Amino acid sequence: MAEAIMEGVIKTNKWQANLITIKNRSNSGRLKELQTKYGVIPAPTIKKAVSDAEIIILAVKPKDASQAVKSLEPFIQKEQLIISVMAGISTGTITEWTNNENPVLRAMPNTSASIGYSATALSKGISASDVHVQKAVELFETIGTVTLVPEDKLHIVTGLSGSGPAYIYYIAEAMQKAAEELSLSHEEAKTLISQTLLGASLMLKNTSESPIELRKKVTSPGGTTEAGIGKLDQYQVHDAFIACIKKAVRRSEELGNIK
Ligand SMILES: NC(=O)C1=CN([C@@H]2O[C@H](COP(=O)(O)OP(=O)(O)OC[C@H]3O[C@@H](n4cnc5c(N)ncnc54)[C@H](O)[C@@H]3O)[C@@H](O)[C@H]2O)C=CC1
Ligand SMILES: O=C(O)[C@@H]1CCC=N1
Repeated sequence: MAEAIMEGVIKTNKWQANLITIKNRSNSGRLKELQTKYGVIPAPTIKKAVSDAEIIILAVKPKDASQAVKSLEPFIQKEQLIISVMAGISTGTITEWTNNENPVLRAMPNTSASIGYSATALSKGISASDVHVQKAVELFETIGTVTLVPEDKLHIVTGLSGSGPAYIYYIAEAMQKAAEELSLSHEEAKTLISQTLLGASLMLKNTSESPIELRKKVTSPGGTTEAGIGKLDQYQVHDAFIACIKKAVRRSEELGNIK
C-alpha cells in the first residue's frame, strides 16, 4: 500500500520524490528497488526515517503494528503528523503506543492510489486539528477522492472500499476465465473486460441512476443478461457479496483488537 501511495503521489508532480523517505523492516534490496524506480530516499535506520519528517505514514501490517510503532517512539518530535493506513488500529491505540500527544489521523485508501484513483476515507484522532485534516486531505487528494468519516465508520470503509478492488478483480478473474474457456484470446478478453468495468464504473459515478436502474437497462426481457443473472441468483451471488463485505468489516474490527 505504501508503494501505491508513493507512486500515485509522485506521478502528480505535486510532491518531490526526494522528499519522501522510506523504511521497511529489513529488506534493503527492496528499498533500493523503490529508490531506483521512484527516486525516493531509503533510510538506513528508523531514526533517520522519522527525523525531520513533516508527516509520518504508518503502513505496516496490523500484526506488526505494535512493534513497529513503538520503535518510532524515541524519535518522534512534537508537531509531526502521524497518518496510519493500517486496517483496524485506532488512533487511540497509536497514541498509546507512541506515548505522546502528536496529532494522529487514519486514512483508508486502496491500491488504485498508484494510478490516482484511490477512494480514500479519512478520520481524525482527538489530538488532530482541522489544519492536520486539511494537510491529509491535500495529500490523499493527489491520489484520488477523499471522504471524511467518523473513526468508528472506518471498519466499514475498510471492508467496502479498502478491500473493494480485490472484489472487482475477483469478478474480472472469473470473466477472464469464462471468456478464455469459450475461446476468446487473453488479450481480446482483457480489453473487453477492462473497458466494460471502466464504463460501468463511470456510469455509476457520472449518472444519477442507481445500480438497479442501470442494471435494468442492460437486461432485455427474455435476453442474455436475464439468463446470466438468473444463474447468479441461483448461486446467491448478491447475498454472497453482502456477506463478504460484512465479514471483511468484522475482520477489520478484530484487527483493531490486536495489542
Ligand atoms: N494492500 C491494500 O490494499 C491496503 C492495505 N492497507 C493497510 O496497509 C498496511 C500494509 O499492508 P500491505 O501494504 O498490504 O502490506 P505489505 O506486507 O506489503 O507491507 C508492509 C511493510 O511493512 C514493513 N514492516 C513490517 N514491520 C516493520 C517494522 N517493524 N518497521 C518498519 N517496517 C516494517 C514490511 O517490511 C513491509 O514492507 C496494512 O496495515 C493494511 O491494513 C490499507 C488499505 C489498502
Ligand atoms: O486485506 C487487508 O487487510 C487490507 C486492508 C484493506 C485492503 N487490504
